[in-house]
Amino acid sequence: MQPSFNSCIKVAVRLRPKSTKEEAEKEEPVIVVDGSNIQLLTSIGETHFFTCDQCFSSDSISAVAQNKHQQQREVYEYFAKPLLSQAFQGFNTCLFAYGQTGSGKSYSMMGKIGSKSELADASGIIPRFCQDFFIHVEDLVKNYAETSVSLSIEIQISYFEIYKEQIQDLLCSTGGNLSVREHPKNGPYVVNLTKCLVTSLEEVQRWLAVGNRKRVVASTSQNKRSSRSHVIFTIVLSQRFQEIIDGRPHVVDKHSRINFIDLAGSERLASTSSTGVRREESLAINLSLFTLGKVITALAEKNFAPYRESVLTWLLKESLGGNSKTAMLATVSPRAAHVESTLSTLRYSCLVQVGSLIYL
Ligand SMILES: Nc1ncnc2c1ncn2[C@@H]1O[C@H](COP(=O)(O)OP(=O)(O)OP(=O)(O)O)[C@@H](O)[C@H]1O
Repeated sequence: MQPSFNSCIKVAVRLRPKSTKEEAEKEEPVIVVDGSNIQLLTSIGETHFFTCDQCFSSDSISAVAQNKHQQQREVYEYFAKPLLSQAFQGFNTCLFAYGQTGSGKSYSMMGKIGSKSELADASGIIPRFCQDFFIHVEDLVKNYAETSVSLSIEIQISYFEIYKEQIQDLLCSTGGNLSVREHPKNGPYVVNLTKCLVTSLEEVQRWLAVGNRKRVVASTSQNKRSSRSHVIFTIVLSQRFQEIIDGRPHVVDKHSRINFIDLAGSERLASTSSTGVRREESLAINLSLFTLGKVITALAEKNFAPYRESVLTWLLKESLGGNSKTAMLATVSPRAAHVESTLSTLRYSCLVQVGSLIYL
């Protein structure tokens, strides 16, 4: 069966640079990036070829330092910035980071948040997106102030993680094990999830810092849980355009959800051989990552999408289907020891892109 190309999903691959320690090891390269093509050499001498929409790589950490993390800006500009105008047009969007633990998902998504309203060079996609988001809001308000249309904008954010199919609120100190329900009109939602109304970048930065601190605490107390949970930061944008035409009010509403998802470490996808809590975690991750692939594939082929098979896809139902825009950043490590995980990340991401994951 010929897989159809899903033009709604954009896939980019980011090869993390070697750390200083890895550089000193002087390993033969196992992954070669050339434009949007990738060659991967496995330990048994097989070469695998992949093509995606765009690749980002820099040879070494010193090259990155010289560029003052310029690549963070490039990744954002190419990969996330186009979603900004789509969100203001009323599209729902999802941006995923997928890859094994330590391959650079959090560095790409969050990086380091700048002080006050300044962006640090190493800021990732989320803080850069939020900064441009508020610049866009300001411009829009200014532009409409000179017209007969009155514009009101409401922005809400939420931040939570899904760990073993259970939801933890990252913006509230209690907030454990929240449940999911489905509203007949608005779709699935998390019951009692904190939703913060925000009006400025500074407020978003403060809330992000609250959520990131809670992630670190949970991660330290539960042996690096970060790599075993999916983390979702959502912006809900509501725009109302009102105009009096022939003495009658005309109202146009645009609602959009922008989701940034830092997925659990993909190396868990195969490791169901562990026992106890680790086994439960691996099963939950397998279920959600595999269902995510199935849903994206089903949407590409206009088939029934099994959203409810995992909490992650159920909650993203309204954001993945319909006219939504999806982007996936596959992060990979340059190490020979990680080549099998890299192969599985590239297979997953590139096959999700062509909508053929189901035929694996
Ligand atoms: N593109 C990059 N440039 C410079 N440093 C990077 C890059 N990608 C990752 N790193 C560094 O590599 C380390 C691991 O990255 P990161 O924590 O983002 O991985 P991760 O995939 O999110 O891992 P986990 O799943 O455990 O959370 C960090 O020290 C990070 O600063």
